[in-house]
Amino acid sequence: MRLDKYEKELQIAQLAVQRASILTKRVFHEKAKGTVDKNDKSPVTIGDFGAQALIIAALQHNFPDDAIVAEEESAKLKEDANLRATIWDLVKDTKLDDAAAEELLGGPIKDVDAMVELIDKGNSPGGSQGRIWAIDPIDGTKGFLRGGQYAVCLALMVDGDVKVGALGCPNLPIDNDARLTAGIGENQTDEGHGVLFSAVQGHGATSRPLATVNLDVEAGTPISMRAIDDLTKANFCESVEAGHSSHGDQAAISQKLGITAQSVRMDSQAKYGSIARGAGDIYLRLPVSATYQEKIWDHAAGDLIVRESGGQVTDIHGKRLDFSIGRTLAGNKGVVAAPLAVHGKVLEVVQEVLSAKL
Ligand SMILES: Nc1ncnc2c1ncn2[C@@H]1O[C@H](COP(=O)(O)O)[C@@H](OP(=O)(O)O)[C@H]1O
Ligand SMILES: [Mg+2]
Ligand SMILES: [Mg+2]
Ligand SMILES: [Mg+2]
Repeated sequence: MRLDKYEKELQIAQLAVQRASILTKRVFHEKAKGTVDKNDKSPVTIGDFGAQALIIAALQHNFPDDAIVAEEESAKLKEDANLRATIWDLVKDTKLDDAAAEELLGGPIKDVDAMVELIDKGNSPGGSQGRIWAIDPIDGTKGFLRGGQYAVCLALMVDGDVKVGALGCPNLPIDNDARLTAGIGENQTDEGHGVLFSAVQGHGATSRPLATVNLDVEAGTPISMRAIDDLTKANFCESVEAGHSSHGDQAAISQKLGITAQSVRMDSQAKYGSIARGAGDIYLRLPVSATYQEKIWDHAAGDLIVRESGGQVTDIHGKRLDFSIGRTLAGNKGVVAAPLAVHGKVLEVVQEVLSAKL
């Protein structure tokens, strides 16, 4: 992708996601070895806070005036000295294997107090004005614990519009032609896995192996959604967690579309990346609750990456996702993502199935 704008933003976003992914992988493997508490919640907490601190440090170093909307806040850390120390232990020596790249991100965080302070820099209310970064340090926390899919997510919005997106997916196969996959499993190795997706508005989307060194910002492999005219041959993906989207409604829609393949369940925005590179075709996220508001950090990067790959992303009413309202997608309900040419047809069936609820 040749860039006239947002080159520096993309470079920093990709490097920041790479560095944070090094930390999340360390946490996962150290959990497996038993050196990080096996207690269900703590590895996620450690990974979430650590990755968020590292990403915010990189953004603050490069774009000190930009606002940041990040998922986590440090209250829990402030009252738990042990947790703070465990996280600092990992954060302080997580770096890229390239001094110049590490320098670009501002180098290591000074000390544990600076780390806690950085985490809280992600407390912007969001909105429709100016430059705002959205961070999900680990999306798919449930997947992360199982060795399933998860994603380190970062996007830049300008005046409410997503301009740059980067998604690190450590457990997706590097191979763009690999089938949809649920993850690497609890005890497998990372061999052959780890993808970095990115996109800049108007410039397409790319994938590349998730690495630990510097990168040429224009050198990713362009990706595109699969051209599909026969929807019965489509592959669709959905959340693993039934509490996050309605498996029942999604099955009914899939059946109505005549889709014969079994849905692939995977956690996180790895779903957006997977359909963007044609490993799947459709991503449905139909609401289970009337009141839940989707969070902007769960969708910003993926929305841009899919649309820059030839896809369309709307909610169940056919409205584009609106990132300009605040920390949540308060103006939207659910997500329907599909190749542009068939999105209208998919949406029609979504609305038929949901008609009782709309
Ligand atoms: N009731 C609900 N409906 C939809 N999404 C929900 C939800 N409760 C939690 N989530 C979000 O679902 C995300 C995971 O999505 P998926 O199911 O596609 O893996 C979570 O991100 P985190 O894992 O970052 O907390 C969380 O923000
Ligand atoms: Mg999330
Ligand atoms: Mg998260
Ligand atoms: Mg969460």
